[in-house]
Amino acid sequence: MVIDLAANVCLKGVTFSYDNAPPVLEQVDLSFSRGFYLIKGPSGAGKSTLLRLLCKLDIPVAGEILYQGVPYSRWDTGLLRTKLSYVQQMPVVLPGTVKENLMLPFKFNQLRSAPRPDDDRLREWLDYFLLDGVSLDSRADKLSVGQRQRLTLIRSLMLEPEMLLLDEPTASLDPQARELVEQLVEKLNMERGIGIIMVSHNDFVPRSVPARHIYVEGKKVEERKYDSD
Ligand SMILES: Nc1ncnc2c1ncn2[C@@H]1O[C@H](COP(=O)(O)OP(=O)(O)OP(=O)(O)O)[C@@H](O)[C@H]1O
Repeated sequence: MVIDLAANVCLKGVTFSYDNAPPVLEQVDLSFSRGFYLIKGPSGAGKSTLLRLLCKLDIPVAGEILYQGVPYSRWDTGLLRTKLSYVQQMPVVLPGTVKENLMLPFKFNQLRSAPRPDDDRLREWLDYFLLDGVSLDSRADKLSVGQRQRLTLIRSLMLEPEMLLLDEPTASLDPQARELVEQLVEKLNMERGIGIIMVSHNDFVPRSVPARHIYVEGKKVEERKYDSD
C-alpha cells in the first residue's frame, strides 16, 4: 500500500515485537483515512496488535506512526486516544447507571473540562443506537450483552473521535445483535464521517459504504481485493 501522508493515520516501516520475541509485524507501511477498513487474517497474525499500536497501547520497536502528519511520540497519549477511540471485543460496563457509564470518559484528568453532553444529547444517542427501551437511569450491568456493546460504542463516541478502532466488536453477540451493531457502525461511517478500522472474523461487508480489506499475515500487512467466494 502506498503511504499517504495526508491520511489521518500513517505507519512508516513499523516493526513490533512483544518483549524479546520475534516480530509480530515487520516493516509495515500503511495509511488510514476516514474510510471503512476491515482487518482480516489468521488467528495470532497480529490484528489486535495492529489496533493496539494504532491507539498507542503498544509502541513500535522500529519505524513510526503519525497522526495528522505528527509522530505519535509528540502527541499527548490521552488526546490521541480521544481522536482514535478503541473498543474491545467484550463490552465492559461498570456497576452503575447507563448515564454514569456514558459519562465515564469525562472522569479522566485531561478531559475534566471537556464539554459534556446533556441528558437530551445522551437520550438522542440511545435512540440512534436503537436503545429506546433503555433509560439513562437503567442499571448498565442488567443490560443484555448486545445492549452493553452498543452502550460501550456510544461511550466511545462521547469524545467525538475521528476514528473508531473496533476489535471484533460483534464476537460475543448473537447473529441478530451482531447484524444490528454492524449496521450501526456502517451508519456512523456513512452519516457521521467517522473512520472505522474493524477487526472482523465473519464475512461482514458494509452494504452502503465502500470497504477496504486489509490482511495481516506472515508479519506483513497489505490491502487486498476482496474475494467473496
Ligand atoms: N501481551 C502479549 N505478550 C506476548 N505475546 C503476545 C501478547 N499479545 C499477543 N501476543 C502474541 O502476538 C501474536 C499476535 O497476537 P494478536 O492478538 O495480535 O493476533 P490476532 O491476529 O488478533 O489473533 P486472533 O484473531 O486470534 O484474535 C500472537 O502470537 C500472540 O500470541
